[in-house]
Amino acid sequence: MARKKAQGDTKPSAKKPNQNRLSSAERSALFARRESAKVLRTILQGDARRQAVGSIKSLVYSPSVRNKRATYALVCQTLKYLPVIKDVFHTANVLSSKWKRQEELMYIILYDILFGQEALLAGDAEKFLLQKKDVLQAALAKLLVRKKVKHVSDLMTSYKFSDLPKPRYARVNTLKMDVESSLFEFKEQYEVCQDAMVPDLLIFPPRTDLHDHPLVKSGSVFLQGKASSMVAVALGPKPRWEVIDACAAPGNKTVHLAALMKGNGKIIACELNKERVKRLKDTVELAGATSILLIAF
Ligand SMILES: C[S@@+](CC[C@H](N)C(=O)[O-])C[C@H]1O[C@@H](n2cnc3c(N)ncnc32)[C@H](O)[C@@H]1O
Repeated sequence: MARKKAQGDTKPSAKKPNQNRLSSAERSALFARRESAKVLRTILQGDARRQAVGSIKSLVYSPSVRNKRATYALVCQTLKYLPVIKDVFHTANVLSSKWKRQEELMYIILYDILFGQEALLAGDAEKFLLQKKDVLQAALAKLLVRKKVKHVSDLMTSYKFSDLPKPRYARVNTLKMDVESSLFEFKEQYEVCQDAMVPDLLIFPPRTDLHDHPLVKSGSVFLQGKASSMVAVALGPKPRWEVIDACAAPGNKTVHLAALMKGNGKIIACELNKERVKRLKDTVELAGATSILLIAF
């Protein structure tokens, strides 16, 4: 007796025709690239809107991402090479509007083609870019010539600093907490290390958002950049010194001075702008600094 055709029997290969024939390594790499593309889209959209969307780690560690390790590595590497990848696409001009709508996936795949593991490139989007591999490699070669460098590593440094993702910094307020304890707490959740030049400064990966972190809210840690944190360290004040901060609000350097002086001595903090005096007062209070004399003009 003839078997009754089940629905879909007539078109068994209409959906994802090649996936059954993929090895498990190829399938897992294919999924990792698509999951990476989703994470990358969230990050790049956040950057475009100047909105913090969470660290790469927190996005990758959401329950919907299956292959977390591969996805994390792929997103980080693609972001590292992104200025080169974008330039290669621009020069090669191979993307139709269909593929431009999936540009994050294109970035991820091109990273694998040019710098990663080309051996596991199965999938339609991958097939499309592999067909253009010669053009893409020629575009990379042109880029090296144009930038007058021999290697891709030199190419990376030739990009403007503003094109590259920057680390985030946070200064430990040693009036409230020591650096070792804060490192211990942050390490549970973030990749963090201590700055070599400013000892109470911590370095976090680009896009880490600590605004709502309890240590920030409590004033144990201040979100302060490296340049700003170097000022008080360069002065090197000792306990019992008297220091004038002539342009003080919002007060980040003022309270950093207080921490370096271990709360002893006097800091005369001057501020011209009445509205900003309030912010200065708030910063001083949050930091728990008691050695500061505010002078509002
Ligand atoms: C760039 S902000 C200072 C940032 C601050 N040092 C910090 O690290 O948080 C400059 C501040 O100096 C204040 N200011 C400018 N001229 C001033 C003056 N002649 N006397 C006192 N404050 C002044 C401004 O109102 C402004 O709040």
